[in-house]
Amino acid sequence: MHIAVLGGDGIGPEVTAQAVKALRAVAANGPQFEMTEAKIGDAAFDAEGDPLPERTAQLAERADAILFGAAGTFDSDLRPPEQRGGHALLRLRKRMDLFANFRPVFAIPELAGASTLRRDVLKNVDLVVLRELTGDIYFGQPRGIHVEGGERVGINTMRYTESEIRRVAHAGFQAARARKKKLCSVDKANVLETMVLWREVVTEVGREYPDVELSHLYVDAAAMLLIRKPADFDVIVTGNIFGDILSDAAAMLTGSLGMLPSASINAEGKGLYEPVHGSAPDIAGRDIANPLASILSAAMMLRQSLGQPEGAARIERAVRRVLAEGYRTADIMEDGAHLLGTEAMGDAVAKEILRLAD
Ligand SMILES: NC(=O)c1ccc[n+]([C@@H]2O[C@H](COP(=O)([O-])OP(=O)(O)OC[C@H]3O[C@@H](n4cnc5c(N)ncnc54)[C@H](O)[C@@H]3O)[C@@H](O)[C@H]2O)c1
Ligand SMILES: CC(C)[C@H](C(=O)O)[C@@H](O)C(=O)O
Ligand SMILES: [Mg+2]
Repeated sequence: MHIAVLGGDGIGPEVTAQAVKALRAVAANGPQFEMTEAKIGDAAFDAEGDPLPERTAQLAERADAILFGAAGTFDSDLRPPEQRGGHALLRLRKRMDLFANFRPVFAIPELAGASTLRRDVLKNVDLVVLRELTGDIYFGQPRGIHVEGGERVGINTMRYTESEIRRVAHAGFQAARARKKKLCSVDKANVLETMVLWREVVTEVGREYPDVELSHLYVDAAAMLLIRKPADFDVIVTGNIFGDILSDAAAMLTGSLGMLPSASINAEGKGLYEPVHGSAPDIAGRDIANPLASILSAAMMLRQSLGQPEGAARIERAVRRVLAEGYRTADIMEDGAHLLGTEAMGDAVAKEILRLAD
C-alpha cells in the first residue's frame, strides 16, 4: 500500500510526522506501507515556484491514499492564487475530484473539560459534517476584483450543478444509513437560488432513501443548533463554504480544532486525509501543536481507503487510552493532566498502538 505524505506548511509537517509514527506502529505487526513524501504549499512554492508541483500532484494521484498536513500561511494567503500555498490544496481537491469531505465530530468524555461548552451539552455528541468540496463559491465563475464606476468590485459566484448536489446528497444518505439514519441538509434556500436548487435536489434524492429521516435547516439556524443541541445531529450535508465554517465551529464540541480529522473522497473511493485545522502559524515550530487530528485522519485512511479497519481501530483506541491516562497537549490541557509536546504525544500514541498489538 502506497501512501503519499504531503506535510505542507507550519504545523503541517510537525503533526503529519506523528501520524506517520502511528502508521509505522500499526505496520510493526501488520500491513506494510510504503510512504513517499513530497512538497506542497508555500514550501513547494519557495523551493520550486509552484505550490502544487506536477510531481507532487502525480504522486498523489498514483498513491493508494494521501496523508496531508496543512498548506498556506497568512502572508501567502494575500498573494495571487498561483503563488498561494493554500491554493495548492484547492487545486488538488479539484484535480482529483475529491467532492465528499467527511468531518466526524465526537465528544470524548475525557476532554469534556477542554471544551468551552457545558458537559451536559456535549453528552452523546456523535455527528459527521459532510461538506461538498469541489464546487460552490470556492470555484464558481465569474470571480475576481475589477474596477467599476471608479471603484474596486470583488465578485465570487455561488454555483452548483444538479449532478454535483446529487452525488454529495447520495453520499450523505449512505453515510446516515450506516449510522443513526438522520440526515440534516443545511442551506440558505430562503435567500440564494443556488440553495433553492440544493434543497430541491436533496429532497428528490431523499425519496430513494425512505429509511433515512431527512430534515432541512438554514445555515444560520444550524450554526446555533450545533452549539445548543449538538447531540441531536447525525449527518449534516452541506455546501463547500457552509461546511468549512460549520466544521470549525463544531470542532469546539471535541474541545479543540486539534482533535478533528477528515477524509476527502472521490467517486473511485480515492481519498485525501487531513486534519481540519490549518498551518497554525501562531504555534508552528514550537512542538506544541496537537497531533491527534492528524493521527485520527490516518485512522480514517486505514478504514476508508486501505481496507485496514483493525489498524484504524487500534489507532483510535490508542488515542483514547493516552487521553484516559491523562496526557494532553497544550490546547486541551487541564489541571492535573500531564502536558506533552507534539513529538511526545506522537510517541505516546505509537507506544500504545504497539502495546495494543501484544
Ligand atoms: N487544510 C489546510 O491546509 C488549511 C486549513 C485551514 C487554514 N489553512 C491555512 O492555515 C493558515 C492559518 O489559518 P488559521 O489560523 O485561520 O487556522 P488554523 O486552523 O491554522 O488555526 C486556528 C487556531 O487554532 C489553533 N490550532 C490549529 N490547529 C491546532 C493544533 N493541531 N493544535 C493546537 N492548536 C491548533 C491555532 O493555533 C490557531 O489559534 C492560513 O494560511 C490558512 O489559509 C489551511
Ligand atoms: C485552506 C483552505 C483553502 C481550506 C478551505 O477553506 O477549504 C481550509 O479552511 C479547510 O477547511 O480545509
Ligand atoms: Mg477550514
